Amino acid sequence: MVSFVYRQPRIANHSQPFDPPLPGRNFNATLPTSRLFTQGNSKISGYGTQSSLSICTTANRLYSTAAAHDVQATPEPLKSSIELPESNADESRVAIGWPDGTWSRFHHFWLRDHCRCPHCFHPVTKQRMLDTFALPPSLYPKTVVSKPEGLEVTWPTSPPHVSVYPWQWLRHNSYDPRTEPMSIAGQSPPPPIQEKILWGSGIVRDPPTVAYEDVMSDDLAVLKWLEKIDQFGFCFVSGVPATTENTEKLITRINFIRHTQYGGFWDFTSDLAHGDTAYTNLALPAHTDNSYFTDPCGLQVFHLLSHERGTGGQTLLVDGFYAASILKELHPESYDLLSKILVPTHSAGDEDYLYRARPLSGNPILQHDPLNKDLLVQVRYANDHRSAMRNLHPSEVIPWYEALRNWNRCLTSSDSEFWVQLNAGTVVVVDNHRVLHGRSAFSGKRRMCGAYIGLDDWRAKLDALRGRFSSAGSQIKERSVWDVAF
Ligand SMILES: C[N+](C)(C)CCCC[C@H](N)C(=O)O
Ligand SMILES: O=C(O)CCC(=O)C(=O)O
Repeated sequence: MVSFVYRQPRIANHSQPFDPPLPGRNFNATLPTSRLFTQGNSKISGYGTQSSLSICTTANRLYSTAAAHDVQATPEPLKSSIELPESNADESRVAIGWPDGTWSRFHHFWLRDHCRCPHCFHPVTKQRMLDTFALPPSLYPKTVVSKPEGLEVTWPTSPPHVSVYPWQWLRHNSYDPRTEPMSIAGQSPPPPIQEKILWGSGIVRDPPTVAYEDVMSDDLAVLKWLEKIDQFGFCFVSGVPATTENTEKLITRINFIRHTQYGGFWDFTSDLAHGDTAYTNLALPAHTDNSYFTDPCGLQVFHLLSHERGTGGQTLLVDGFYAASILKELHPESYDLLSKILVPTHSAGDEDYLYRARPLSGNPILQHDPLNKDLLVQVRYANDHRSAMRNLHPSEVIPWYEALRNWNRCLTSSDSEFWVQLNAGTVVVVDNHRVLHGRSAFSGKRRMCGAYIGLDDWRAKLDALRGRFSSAGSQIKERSVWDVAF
């Protein structure tokens, strides 16, 4: 646990160059961690996720570009009480003194490489045009000036090359040290972090739901739909006409459908049309799909069109992040084992294919962010697609199976399981990297349709819509080259 050392904001005085802060300065931040709060008989915990919006179009609109002047020149009178960050340079880095008293340091080469003027960064394709490798490794700035619109750096080329880095972009991309969002020089930070809401069986009282007619006609409604999926890991869509055509049209409001060996849009029943138990009337325990693909699908969509002359076939949803948080609390050693032991997987029911996830050595059931190793980012689990566990160390066999039993207990507890009877007209969209699904056995003729959407394909849509709509819902016309999302 660390906490910010906060100093009273100072009016920046540009007349005196500032020495970058001494190394080892006491930087600390109280970072949000997971929170457990209860709602009725189920515990819900939330934890922060990162979301970001384009912000520098705001900066460009708010400020005209001040006349360039040398860092030693008499400072211009501040345009208002909004103070500017301090800036200074030494032989290898530029130091930025933020209004909250903290400092960031950026290497000269890093700054030059990240120039996004129209010559260095294509204004339409958002691709780097600059030849990074033509830059002299030891380049350094001629002048460094704090301007209302951002940090202005003039490079000693002929003619001089001028780069202007918006303050919010620098703050967001500060790597020495990494920083927390804050308002700077009139520029607002990216929107507050949207918490993921972990849920148990209590979600039955108020499951996330959107209306078909809204999402079919309004992109802002699609944004709200995808935000709910991002927040809860699933979302119902009510009022969907019970046809394959309307279901497919609904799905493509998010993005194109991902084709697999099962086809694109699927309309399936218990006829073993494919060599998989989904095409039977057997019960399916909680699992995520495509565990045998190197890249499991991002979303899975189900619409139960009909079920005649039979019973059963209820749908099971389990929040894998919630179940993992319980496992971590009750059996931390099991959580650690499932986070590191590699599980090889296969789909071998169709003679024409043999699918095995890469690397062939396997993937962990609980996958974490490589930078923030406490952040669970994916649950990849289908016990019936698990191949021979050929990579276990002999000493791991017993503890690993114990860990798997503990995991199964968390998944199958009455506190975790959300059973729902789907009906024609209600679609469910599931984040296949977080929420597990299953079904009870059934009899009779049952017809289910739906599709997969790729992880990058639904996330790309969500990020695009987040960038297009401000938090107040108004439309932002164009994506800035300074969007903090990339
Ligand atoms: C019918 N539908 C195409 C949705 C699924 C096909 C089989 C899913 C497989 N058991 C898995 O775990 O991925
Ligand atoms: O038939 C169902 O309700 C779900 C089948 C299933 O789990 C799947 O297709 O992945």
